[in-house]
Amino acid sequence: MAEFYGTEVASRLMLGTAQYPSPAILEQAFRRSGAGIATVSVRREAGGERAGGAFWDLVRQLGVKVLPNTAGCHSVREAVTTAHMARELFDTKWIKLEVIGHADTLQPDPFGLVEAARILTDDGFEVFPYTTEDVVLGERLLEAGCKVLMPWGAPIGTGLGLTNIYGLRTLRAQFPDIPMVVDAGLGLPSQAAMAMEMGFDAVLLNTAVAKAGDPAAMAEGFALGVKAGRLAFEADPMEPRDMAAPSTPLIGKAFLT
Ligand SMILES: CC(=O)[C@@H](O)[C@H](O)COP(=O)(O)O
Repeated sequence: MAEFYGTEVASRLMLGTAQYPSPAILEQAFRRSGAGIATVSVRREAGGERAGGAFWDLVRQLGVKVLPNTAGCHSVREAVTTAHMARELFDTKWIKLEVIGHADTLQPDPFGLVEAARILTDDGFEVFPYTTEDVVLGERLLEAGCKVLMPWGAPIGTGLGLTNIYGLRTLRAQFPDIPMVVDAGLGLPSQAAMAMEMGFDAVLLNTAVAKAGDPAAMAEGFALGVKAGRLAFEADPMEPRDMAAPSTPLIGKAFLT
């Protein structure tokens, strides 16, 4: 079980709800993934033609915990206002905080992110900040009251996987007791498995499933990848070594003990 702000969730896979070909396919993808948390872009969904109930009802019917997000917000003010809308709509203190700082890379604005995180945690929100693998930024977010970090794997929507493995490993190692979710940029289940093998607590993704030829099958693929990676992490993997070593070193001795 993973735990975020005192809430235990059985599945370590979190899925986004955008860009699916149809509501039915979105629902199938969630069922097959077994995801326990759905993230929803409050600003985009509230502003589009789907505004007004039907989409929110669909999300509520999924029977998963909702993590509303501030996707599309480029300023502290927009993000804080959107978080307040989300709290009313979904009656939750949880908010995935995105403050985008760069239009091309969708890289978070580190300064705005920390400022918004502080305002929201002071106001009783439980903030899941979408951040980079930067250790100093991670530290500032924790000081601002965040109890979870969500470093990117790669820029949103790219499917590039874990582009800075060293940085992610360093962040994980610096704050071993903080729940961390790799969020964004994952394209394949093997990349999700790798994040889990590195000791991250969960992964969050959207595009790779929604844009797959068969989103439901891809959702199940990611669920299996996440399970495999977590099992491997818990199984205490062997240390890689440079020197070859025979797997059957002693004639007539099948076991070490
Ligand atoms: C849905 C959502 O919250 C995205 O902003 C998130 O970061 C997922 O990114 P990908 O679409 O790259 O998986």
